[in-house]
Amino acid sequence: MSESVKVAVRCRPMCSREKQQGCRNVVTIDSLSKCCTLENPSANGNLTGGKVYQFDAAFGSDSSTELVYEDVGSVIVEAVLHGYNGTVFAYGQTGCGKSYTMRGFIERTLEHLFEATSTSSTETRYLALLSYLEIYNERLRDLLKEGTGETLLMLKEDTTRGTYVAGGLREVTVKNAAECARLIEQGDKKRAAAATKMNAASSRSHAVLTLALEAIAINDNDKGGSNAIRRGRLHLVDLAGSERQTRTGATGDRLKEAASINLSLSALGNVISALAAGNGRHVPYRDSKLTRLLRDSLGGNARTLMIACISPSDIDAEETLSTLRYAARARCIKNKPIVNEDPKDALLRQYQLELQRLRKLLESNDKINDSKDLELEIDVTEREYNEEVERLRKECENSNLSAKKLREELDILRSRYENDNGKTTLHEGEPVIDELDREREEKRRKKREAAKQEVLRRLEKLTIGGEALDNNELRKRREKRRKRLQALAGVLEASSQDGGVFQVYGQLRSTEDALKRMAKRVRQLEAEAADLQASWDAERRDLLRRELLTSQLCDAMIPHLRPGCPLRDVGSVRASATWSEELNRWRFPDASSYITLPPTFVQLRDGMVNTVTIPGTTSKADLNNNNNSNNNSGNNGKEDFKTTNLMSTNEISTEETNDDKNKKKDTTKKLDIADTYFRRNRIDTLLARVKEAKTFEIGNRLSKSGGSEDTTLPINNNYLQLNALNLQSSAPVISESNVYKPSQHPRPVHGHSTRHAWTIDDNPTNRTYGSFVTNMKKNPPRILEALPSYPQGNGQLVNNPFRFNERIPSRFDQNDDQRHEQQHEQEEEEDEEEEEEEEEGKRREHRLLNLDRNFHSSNTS
Ligand SMILES: Nc1ncnc2c1ncn2[C@@H]1O[C@H](COP(=O)(O)OP(=O)(O)OP(=O)(O)O)[C@@H](O)[C@H]1O
Repeated sequence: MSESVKVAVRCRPMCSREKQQGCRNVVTIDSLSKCCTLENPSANGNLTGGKVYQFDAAFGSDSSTELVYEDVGSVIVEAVLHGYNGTVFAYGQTGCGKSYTMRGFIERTLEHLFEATSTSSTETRYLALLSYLEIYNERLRDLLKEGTGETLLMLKEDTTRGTYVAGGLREVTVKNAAECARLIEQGDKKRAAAATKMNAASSRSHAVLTLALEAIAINDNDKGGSNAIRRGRLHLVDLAGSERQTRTGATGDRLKEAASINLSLSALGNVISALAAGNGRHVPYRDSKLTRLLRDSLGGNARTLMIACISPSDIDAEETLSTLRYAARARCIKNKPIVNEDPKDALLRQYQLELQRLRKLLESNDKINDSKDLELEIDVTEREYNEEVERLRKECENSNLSAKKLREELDILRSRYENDNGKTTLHEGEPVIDELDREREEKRRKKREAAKQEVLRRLEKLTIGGEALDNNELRKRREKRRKRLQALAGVLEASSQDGGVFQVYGQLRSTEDALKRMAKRVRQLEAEAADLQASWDAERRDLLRRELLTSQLCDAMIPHLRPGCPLRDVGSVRASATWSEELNRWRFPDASSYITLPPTFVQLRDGMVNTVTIPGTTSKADLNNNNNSNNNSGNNGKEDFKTTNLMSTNEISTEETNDDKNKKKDTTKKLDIADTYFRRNRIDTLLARVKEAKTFEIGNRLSKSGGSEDTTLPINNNYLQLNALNLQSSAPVISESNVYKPSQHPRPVHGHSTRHAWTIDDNPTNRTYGSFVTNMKKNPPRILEALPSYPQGNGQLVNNPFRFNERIPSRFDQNDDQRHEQQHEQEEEEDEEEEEEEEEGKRREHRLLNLDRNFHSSNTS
């Protein structure tokens, strides 16, 4: 039947160092409910919530080792007395009381064991063998070995013996607790220990003390040696503690030891996790010597007790949590302990067989040859045999005879005796001896029998059992313990026999377990939900702050915008902004100016003509502004108007037009404001369309395409680079100092350019069109040349009568209905353009020509 690994938690008291540091207690032990609660010390030092773990037993700082042993340890030792394998191991971080606990356990275990054997019937003989080894830096070392040399110990596995140590581990036959204590003390002196910042006597190795106990009933001779032999084996393991270099301050050898310790402990943790998970998962026993040695104890043939040692202080909370987690997992490990009956390699089995054999020989030794030679031979054999036995006895009495050696000695003795005895045995059909001879033979036989009995007595002296039968006090104590354990076993047996009750109990347990698991899961999910909520809140706060920053930036920037700029009204821009899934960005309402077509004929008022002269350029009036296309240039009508005013104020020379001759003469050097203005808007319109995800194609063809931000297109073997950023700016302001010469073609630019402007001539003197919007120098778009309305030839602009101070109606000057209507028209127009791009280009050129012609004809008339 399988049973779980039993787990007890023990919390040590605060040490003086922790008290000095002002550490707080974060561990609460409830022995009744067997629960251990670890509080969670929050950053500000307050105790918040806590994790609760339930075990098979829980001991607080005021619990003595005696109590711990009686509650959970004695059951394991009692099981060993009955032939089970048992393991007790202490687990936990460095300095949390593992060695302290195990030392107390070893002491009480030895007392318990020898109390049991000494008060048992004399007819049951026990053979106790003690071995003590350590695993230091992944090497096995015999702590009971005499001398300085080191033997190479290896771990081997056997189907019948399980995992065992090969290579000559010393096993000492022990008879009492004092003898064991002496040997253990001897071994402890050899064990690696050193001071660290966290423990003045820190174990630097894992120590495994093994006590093998064989038991045999010797009263039943009739059965001819078939008495059952039971062999129990108890491992008492004091593990080295897990440690952090930063806290222990380990360097050099200590650091190397710590690495090895942590490695093997993590292997142990992995084994525990794999066993706890079950589902036939691979268990990595072979990852370390420790896990190989404990293979039977974890998931195998053993009754196992794990004592999770923890520290109460808040500075160790993290390690304590880890220990508790592993301990909780270990509870899920299932072992399959069985009584080890008649093990083939039991030493007592050999003794027993030997005794039976000798008895048989004595009994069958009735017919003996009476010849003198035979007598002599028998005497010699007997003497030799006695000498051997005497030597053997001495060695055994010294208690230092290893089991292996003893076995070998016995084999030799037995075979030699058999040979000698065979020679002296009389066979049937031999001459019958007379009466005298028979008497003599009887005497010899008695003598031999006495000698054999002596051998048996001496052999029996190696074993123990019944020595303290007359010690009433010891017997009472033993009886008390036995009864308590019997009662406990009885209760368990009764509950298991009562199938119905057991079944109901089992169902209740499984339901309770399921509920506990669900409650735990709920707590986990709640914690996760709280975490998520907190992170969302933080994110939301961050977003709100960013929004606030944006608003603040807007507020700060608005005063710097020109009066009339539609972007000043952030509220309405926000309200009318729409989200574009395609572009993955917000679309703002059209912020460009909306200017109606100028009259084909402008009546001059008071004969005033406002003109601007642009040296080196000529232009025809461009009245092609009736196409209210979507223009995201960022300039609006008002702004353009203002710009125009500005230009006229600063750069445009106004003249009285009284003198018609002068007027005519100057017409070639003057730029009509409306012409310039409209031309620019015309250009802006075209460029804005390009920006609306359209690219120019060769031959001034507009086509819809994804395009790249910078598009270079060849026009008349030159290249025009369009940049989305540039397209947002308005047409350049023309000044006298910065003159654009269409004949000067800019240097071709291939591929992407880092320039944020129109491609310009490298010659600084030719860098024209300094924009008032940006400091970036911008050359005029080459597309101007492609337009029929753009001045060709010597660049002289034609006078365009236009009232300078006449306000140009802007899109924003219109009422909402008008605006909406125009917007609607604009959209429709755009749709049409998409369908007939080529057609539209031609149509527009044609219209431009017409308008131009009309304008000129009206102007000249
Ligand atoms: N239950 C306890 N009651 C009183 N003192 C204790 C208790 N447990 C441990 N101590 C003390 O704490 C100190 C450290 O204990 P111990 O050496 O057993 O730790 P450890 O876990 O074996 O450490 P390491 O892994 O480094 O060997 C010792 O001085 C020990 O006396």
